[in-house]
Amino acid sequence: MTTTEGAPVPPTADAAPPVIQVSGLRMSYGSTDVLHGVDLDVRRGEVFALLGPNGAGKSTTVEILEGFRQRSAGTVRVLGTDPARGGDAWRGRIGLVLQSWRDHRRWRVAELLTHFATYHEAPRDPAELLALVGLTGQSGKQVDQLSGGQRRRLDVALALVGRPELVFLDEPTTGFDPEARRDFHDLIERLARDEGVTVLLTTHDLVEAERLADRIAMLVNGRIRAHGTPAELARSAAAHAEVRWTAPDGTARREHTADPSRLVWELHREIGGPVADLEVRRPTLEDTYLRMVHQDEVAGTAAGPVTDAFDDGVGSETRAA
Ligand SMILES: Nc1ncnc2c1ncn2[C@@H]1O[C@H](COP(=O)(O)OP(=O)(O)OP(=O)(O)O)[C@@H](O)[C@H]1O
Repeated sequence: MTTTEGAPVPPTADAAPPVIQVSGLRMSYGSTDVLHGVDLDVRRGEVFALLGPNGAGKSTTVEILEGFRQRSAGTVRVLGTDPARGGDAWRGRIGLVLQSWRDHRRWRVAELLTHFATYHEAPRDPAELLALVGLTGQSGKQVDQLSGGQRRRLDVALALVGRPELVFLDEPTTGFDPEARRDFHDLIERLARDEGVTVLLTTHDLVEAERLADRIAMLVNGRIRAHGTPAELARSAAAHAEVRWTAPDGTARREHTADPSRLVWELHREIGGPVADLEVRRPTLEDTYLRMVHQDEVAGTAAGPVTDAFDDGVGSETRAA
């Protein structure tokens, strides 16, 4: 279920081709490599979260998928087309957040949405859409008078106005208050469940990814370090327990193991009695994610080798804590 560098995400069970297929995607800005061979498949009707810390390469990946950025290497298909060659018909099937609406600062919200609706053959009704994203109360407001969170809601409305099959949302809930965030999560769920819209979103927020996504890919330093359903990732993270104890010489000890009961039994036998300060802890997905991110920061592995996120630190050696 987890991947190591370059290992492809397993093919989808569906007969239909994935909506997004990415293989061996590499990207360099000048001499700096920021994507090191990313593989992804996103299925129709799926909410897929690309999760990673600042600078991981999420926006770069999305911009390449949207056709706004030229990749350095690799194969990319979005709705069966190479985004680098996507024409207007292809673009019309995709919902994305265009920054250009910010040039229309003096327009009123409903006016702007109605204007963008005219670019599409069968747009959503602007009033319904404003209700959907919770902006009905702001429909008469000038765009430059919206709060940050309200602007993000308008971003989402603009991305949806053309009834896209596939929506790209880059950090959509940045600046949202908790209620707006919950409304947004409900909206994404409805879109995917009721309308079969495929959603690819990026986030740094593990809780958001777990809550929303059918599948998550963790991108760290330009590499997919793990992927799977939230349940699969959580199970995999918890598969290796951390056992802590104090050795008879007073040293604090720590060991990671897939079989903590065996380790405790062995320790008990070795010591010939109760194990002092014994603690057995299963890591959560968040522990694993944070450790993975921290490790990359410490190692500065932008171009170096990586170990699999869920195997790292799991071994039989005993180390001083
Ligand atoms: N136009 C650019 N020119 C040079 N380097 C860039 C450019 N855009 C992004 N980068 C670099 O590429 C790396 C990945 O950036 P990217 O914006 O894709 O990350 P991200 O995961 O979206 O981060 P964040 O969560 O902070 O938005 C970063 O090191 C960034 O500094």
